[in-house]
Amino acid sequence: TRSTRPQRMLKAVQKNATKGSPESVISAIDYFCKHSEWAMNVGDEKGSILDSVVTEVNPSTVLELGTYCGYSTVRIARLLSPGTKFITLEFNPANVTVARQIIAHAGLQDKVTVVEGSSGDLIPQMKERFGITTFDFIFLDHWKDRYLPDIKLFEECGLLRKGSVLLADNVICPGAPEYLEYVRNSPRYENRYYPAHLEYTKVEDGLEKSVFLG
Ligand SMILES: Cc1ncnc2c1ncn2[C@@H]1O[C@H](/C=C/CNC(=O)c2cc(-c3ccc(F)cc3)cc(O)c2O)C[C@H]1O
Ligand SMILES: [Mg+2]
Repeated sequence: TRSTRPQRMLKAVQKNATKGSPESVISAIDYFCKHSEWAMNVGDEKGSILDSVVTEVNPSTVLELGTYCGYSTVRIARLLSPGTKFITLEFNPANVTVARQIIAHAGLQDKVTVVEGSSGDLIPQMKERFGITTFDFIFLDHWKDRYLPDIKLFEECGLLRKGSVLLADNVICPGAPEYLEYVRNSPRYENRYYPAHLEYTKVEDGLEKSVFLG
C-alpha cells in the first residue's frame, strides 16, 4: 500500500541527514517540505522564534502537545541543558513511530520521552506518571480546538507556576481564536504575539507567547 507523508519524510531524513546531527535533520525536513511535499511542521521561520524563546526560558521541564513527526521536538531537544525533563504527547501511533525514528536519527532519544495518547487524558497524569509538578515551558501545536481546553486543564491540575511560558503555534492560520481571546483577556497571563508566516509559505501566521502570572 501507498506510504504516508510522515513515512516519506522519515525516508528523506534517513537518506539526507547525518546521524547524530540535529541541525542536519532539521535541514533535511525543511528541504523535503520546500521541494517535495508540504507538511505541518512549525518550519524554519517560526522555528527560529521557537528556538529563541526556548533559549530565553532555559527550562528544566518541557511539554510539547502534538509531536507529529518530531520536527519541533528535535528543535527544542537540541537546545536543552542536560537533566532537563522533556515530554511530548502524540495520539496517532503511526506518528509516534515516525517521530521516535526521526528523534533517534538526530541522536536526541535520551533527551525526550514521546508518550502516545491524547493530551486530555495525559495532562492529568503528568505528576503521577512522570513526577512532574510544574512545567517551565509548554509548546502547543496539536489540534487547534484543543488549545483552550488544555490550558484550562493545566490550571486545574496545578501544572503552571509563576513564570511558566506557553508558546502556541498557528494562532492565525489555521487559527485558535478562542484560545487567543482567553489568554489575552485573562489577568493571569502576560502575552506577546510574534508575527511570522505559515511554514514554507507566504501566508500570514504567528506564535503567541503567554507567561502565567500565578
Ligand atoms: C489532543 C491531542 N493529543 C495528542 N496529540 C494530538 C492531539 N491533537 C492532535 N494531535 C496530534 O498532533 C498533530 C496534529 C497537529 C494539528 N496541527 C495542525 O492542524 C496544523 C495545520 C496547519 C495548516 C495550515 C494551513 C493549511 F492550509 C493546512 C494546515 C499548520 C500547522 O502548523 C498545524 O500545526 C498530529 C495529531 O495526531
Ligand atoms: Mg503548527
